[in-house]
Amino acid sequence: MSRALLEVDGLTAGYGAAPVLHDVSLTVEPGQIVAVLGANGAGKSTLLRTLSGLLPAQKGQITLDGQDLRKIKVEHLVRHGVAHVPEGRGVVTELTVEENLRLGGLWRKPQPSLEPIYELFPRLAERRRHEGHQLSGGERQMLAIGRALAAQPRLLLLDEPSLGLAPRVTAQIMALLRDLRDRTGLAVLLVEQNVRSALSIADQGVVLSLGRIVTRHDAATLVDDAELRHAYLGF
Ligand SMILES: Nc1ncnc2c1ncn2[C@@H]1O[C@H](COP(=O)(O)OP(=O)(O)OP(=O)(O)O)[C@@H](O)[C@H]1O
Repeated sequence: MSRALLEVDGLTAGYGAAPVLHDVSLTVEPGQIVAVLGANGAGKSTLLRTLSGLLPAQKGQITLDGQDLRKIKVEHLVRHGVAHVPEGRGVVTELTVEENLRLGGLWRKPQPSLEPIYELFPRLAERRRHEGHQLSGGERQMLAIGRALAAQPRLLLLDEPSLGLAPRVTAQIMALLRDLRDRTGLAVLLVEQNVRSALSIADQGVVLSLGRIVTRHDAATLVDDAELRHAYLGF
């Protein structure tokens, strides 16, 4: 087994005195997609927010390639290879597609070419001069992912990419993530309500319940084992 890219050990975090996440431990290896599953309010988005430095960890360790992420300022995390696409996407609607994409690679000198992103998302290439508010839901999701990829991350933290999207668009985004993992070794921590879709591309699945990891398995095992599915995924 290769060395983990992301190691989370004993993580406790939340919004006030009472934690939402309790003693969460998980690993993501280079080129691995790990799906974080669980009911509404289980703490999935809170986990991503804590890993991306938006929320402080109360306890525990977070390391990326052995480096302590808790010591790195949130605005510098992207330089260390972590990109977060939050739920709701965070596209700047007054800026064009191209300007949004440039924001992703802003800190890199020289500025990276956007052509690889346009090759991945031909739809964004066609709409490069359109402003964010003129895009469909699926195009905005592609733009949010494209902007994160423009930062050339090693780890993508992706929150609910299927939210509000037609099944066909969701399937396209999932296929794209799988392809990126296979071609570039990108690691992805994927929060997704659409369990079937997430497990169709994930290597591993972890299930959160009330802020604790209650089970973790290979994605194929979670899909194939009816008892596990009934117990933890409700289908
Ligand atoms: N900004 C906030 N301030 C205080 N509590 C919050 C905040 N955001 C979330 N919470 C609480 O933290 C808990 C976990 O929420 P979180 O959004 O992480 O769950 P989730 O698993 O991502 O759910 P969903 O699938 O509904 O997005 C919930 O009880 C929620 O009410």
